[in-house]
Amino acid sequence: MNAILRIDQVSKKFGLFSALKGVSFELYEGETFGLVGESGSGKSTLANIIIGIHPPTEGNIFLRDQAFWEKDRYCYKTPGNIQIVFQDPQSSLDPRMNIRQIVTEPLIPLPESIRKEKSSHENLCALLQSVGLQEQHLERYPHEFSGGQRQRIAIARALITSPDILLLDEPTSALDVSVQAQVLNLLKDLQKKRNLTYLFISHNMAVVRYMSDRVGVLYKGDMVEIESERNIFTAPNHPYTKKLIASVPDIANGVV
Ligand SMILES: Nc1ncnc2c1ncn2[C@@H]1O[C@H](COP(=O)(O)OP(=O)(O)OP(=O)(O)O)[C@@H](O)[C@H]1O
Repeated sequence: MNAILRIDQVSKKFGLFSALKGVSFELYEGETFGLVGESGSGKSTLANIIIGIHPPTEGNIFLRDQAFWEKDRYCYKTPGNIQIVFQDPQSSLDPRMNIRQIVTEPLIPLPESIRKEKSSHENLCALLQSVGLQEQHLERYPHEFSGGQRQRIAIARALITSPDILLLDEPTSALDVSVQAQVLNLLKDLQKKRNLTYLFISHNMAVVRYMSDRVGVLYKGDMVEIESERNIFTAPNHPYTKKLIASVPDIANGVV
């Protein structure tokens, strides 16, 4: 399998506190890599480093074998290639912008010819349709939508640049259980159709099991185990992984 993203010995310090300690892993093209770990283990910090919100303190990042972060700078050779969907669509969508403005915002750093093509009415309608929304939604505002619809808007915004990689940071945690399943299935469907690679962050082990091909376990800033979904849930190695699995009764009993 081809590695599309390679994280190599990435560390992050906030002052004296080490949030990530030499984390290494690869994302393979078309897979879903589930990232789990207790609150404060460094999951969001890792996503924020990959998306460029926080530069790492040490380490390298390679995107398709080209340096993406090296030594002390991000090298965006293909802007928009990695996008992120955050947990809470309520706070991640600007209430003053309509859906057309929200969805086209990631195009701003791209060359004008691409911007023009991607923001055409036809393209926007097709994009909205692909996430289960409609043309007439383009001129509406976030408050006119349900939580699940807002997350669909956030997904459309992430897809507008035709990324290869989506970072999904607890994308369904703020949604009702019935809506969660719909959004997870939409993500699976979009992945197949667009050959997307996902880094899927969640506290919910059942959801991670449903979505992931491989799972990485972060514990206090260390990646303590990386295994196939099957091995993580049926034969965990690291004591912390065992504890995580055991804390979810249905998984421990083999029900989910
Ligand atoms: N900007 C920052 N300044 C200082 N400390 C930070 C900052 N961002 C994160 N941290 C600290 O880094 C550690 C890892 O935080 P992070 O948000 O990555 O954890 P997480 O695993 O995503 O947790 P959660 O599941 O609760 O979102 C935490 O102790 C957090 O307090």
